[in-house]
Amino acid sequence: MRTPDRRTAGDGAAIHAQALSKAYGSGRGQVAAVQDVSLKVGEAEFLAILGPSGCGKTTLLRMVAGLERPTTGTVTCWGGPPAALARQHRIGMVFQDPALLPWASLRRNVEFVYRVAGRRPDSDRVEQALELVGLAGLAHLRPHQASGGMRQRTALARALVMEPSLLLMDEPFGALDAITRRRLNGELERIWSAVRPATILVTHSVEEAVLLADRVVVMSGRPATIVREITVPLPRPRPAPADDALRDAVRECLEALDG
Ligand SMILES: Nc1ncnc2c1ncn2[C@@H]1O[C@H](COP(=O)(O)OP(=O)(O)OP(=O)(O)O)[C@@H](O)[C@H]1O
Repeated sequence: MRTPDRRTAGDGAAIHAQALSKAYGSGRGQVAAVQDVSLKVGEAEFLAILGPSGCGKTTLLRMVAGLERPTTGTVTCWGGPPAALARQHRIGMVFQDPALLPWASLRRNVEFVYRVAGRRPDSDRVEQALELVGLAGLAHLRPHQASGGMRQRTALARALVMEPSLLLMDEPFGALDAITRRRLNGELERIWSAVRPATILVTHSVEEAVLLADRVVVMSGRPATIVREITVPLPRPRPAPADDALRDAVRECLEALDG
């Protein structure tokens, strides 16, 4: 896969959010979703954002993606606005709902991003992405013939096929059963280590955050502010969940969430 553009904001950060705030609506009906959040994500760094339900995590991710305009503050991606990165198709996104085209095979769903970008599908890269997520040999299936885990693998292949510099994931495994989720966490760790885009994962799962991320940002209740940043100083591939260092990191996240 492609080596990411080495250009940074000048301070080593690929993503740089400065004093981001977002309020929806106005007057007495105004909802403050995010308040004064500053964070950096390095190239090839995996950052997880943890926080209570409704605190503003998705809003923060959408501002980084350029899908939501901050009320105040700025975001830069490799020194430019997120929209510029999006126009170059260098942002891959995965959501809780894989939102696949129901009439198209899993392979065609992955190819579809090329059509959206006005490019001819690169069949080698499509096959590579399908292989990476463990769907080689199954990509002829339609979404209704695939399991929830296979549909989410397809969404991941679709996000990775154009070799993004930035991967944004919002509760990608939130709708899956515990066993499938655990298996896909392990798979994602392997896949991410092979590709290493700058990554932000929004999750409710402390274990998922600690297993996958280099650094975990714990948010407060709404409006979301940063309560604590926890570095996960573990080698990859990550040890089994029973490992003491992993358990310590989980405990630290839980303490931060409990305030
Ligand atoms: N487009 C919108 N218009 C008005 N309010 C919004 C909009 N999007 C989000 N909100 C509000 O902003 C707050 C934060 O929402 P957001 O989806 O960012 O939280 P979250 O932490 O991702 O939630 P969850 O963990 O439940 O997915 C919520 O109170 C939500 O109702």
